[in-house]
Amino acid sequence: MTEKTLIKNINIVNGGQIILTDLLFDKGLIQKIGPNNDTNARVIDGTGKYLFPGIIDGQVHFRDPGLTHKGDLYTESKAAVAGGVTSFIDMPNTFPNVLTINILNEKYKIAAEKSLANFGFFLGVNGDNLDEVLKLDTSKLLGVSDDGLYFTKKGNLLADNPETMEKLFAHCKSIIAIHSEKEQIVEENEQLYREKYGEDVPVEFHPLIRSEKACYEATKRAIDIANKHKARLHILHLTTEAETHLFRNDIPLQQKNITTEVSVHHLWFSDKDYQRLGTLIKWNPAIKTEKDKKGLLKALLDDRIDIVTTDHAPHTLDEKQKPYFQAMSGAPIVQHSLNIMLEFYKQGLISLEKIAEKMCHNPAILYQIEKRGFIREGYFADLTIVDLNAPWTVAKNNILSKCGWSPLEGTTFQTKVTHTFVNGHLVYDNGQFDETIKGQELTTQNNG
Ligand SMILES: O=C1C[C@@H](C(=O)O)NC(=O)N1
Repeated sequence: MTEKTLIKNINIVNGGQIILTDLLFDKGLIQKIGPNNDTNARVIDGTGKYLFPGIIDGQVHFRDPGLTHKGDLYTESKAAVAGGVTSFIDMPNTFPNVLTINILNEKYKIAAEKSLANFGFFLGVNGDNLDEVLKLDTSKLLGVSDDGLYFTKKGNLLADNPETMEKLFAHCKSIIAIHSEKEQIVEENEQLYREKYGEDVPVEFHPLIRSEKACYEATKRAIDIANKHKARLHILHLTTEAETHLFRNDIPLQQKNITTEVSVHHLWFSDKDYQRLGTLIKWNPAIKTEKDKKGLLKALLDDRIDIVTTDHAPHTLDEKQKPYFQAMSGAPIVQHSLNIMLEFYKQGLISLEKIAEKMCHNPAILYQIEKRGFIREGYFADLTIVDLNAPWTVAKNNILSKCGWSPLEGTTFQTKVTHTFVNGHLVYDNGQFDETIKGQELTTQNNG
């Protein structure tokens, strides 16, 4: 049961402003924003705290089904909710890869049983299933993506195959979310470093192997093809300053055909951190230079970058602590994405309003998610309360991702998520969970 709830005296961060007032919700929906003294409601005192729309994370890898030794839809959604995330969109590189509608529907079923947050899934697309995908009514899909499929399907990737891209971009009616690195350039670079160092290439060379050129050329080509066909292209996890100049900020998000995102780790880490953290921060695309990190933040602030995601990608420590070529790429981070962005706020680098725009409003607009992403009467009560003055340190005993480690261990954040409501249900309350009610499938203007 969701309880009628009144949050009193809270700073509501929404729609480009911060307003100190009350908020009442009931039966999962926001009823009233404004001064309120409803005596039948459970009251939560928001004094001194900030209320955000629940975070919508547009890119996660929750590993379910098939890779559940790393994470599953229960454990990773729990970590997400503890971090203030109320909705997520999961990538297709689970096993079996999500290359058919049946497998996609199966994933929705598993999530309905296990996920504490609201969920949506990409249909995977590569050279193998392209014709099948194009037989579907793609306008009804939340999106199609090639992300992560390179782990299993080398040779049939979109990024290596302009003809496949041409055909997809010409006919697909949904968002096409692309992992943008030219594998051919990456493989040539790998060869060069292998000749010099053998199998144990120092991880410091990762950004030179998965290079700026590999990213830039792939992104430029994808944008050119998308423009030619007026396709709806979204470039996932941008990592270079060079690529940011390929995106526009002279039109509103609603009118853009080409959008992009940055993942929190590419804003937080730089190549300076490889020495300290080694393969723990091996991601694809790679963490790049300080200049890139600064350029990404700048592009986020001036709206060339539309949303912030995590690319949450848990692997076990065993899978990570290996020589360069064998160490898995990716790391868990969904629990800490809001903390990271709020740390930038604390450093004076971004406003709270901009954080809400990039983590809540814009993901809802970009994926056309209905009645979420904003604090509005009639919208779902997906809500996150944060205390901006409550320092805590990431440590093994407070990491919720199933893999049990984080590249952020030892990091002290100044801010803490205290409450997370999903569809009006208080799932996370100061370290305690209520797991009795599950999240819902995200509806969009297309499938709703
Ligand atoms: O795009 C991706 C996929 C992810 C994974 O592990 O699934 N790991 C990454 O580093 N990048």
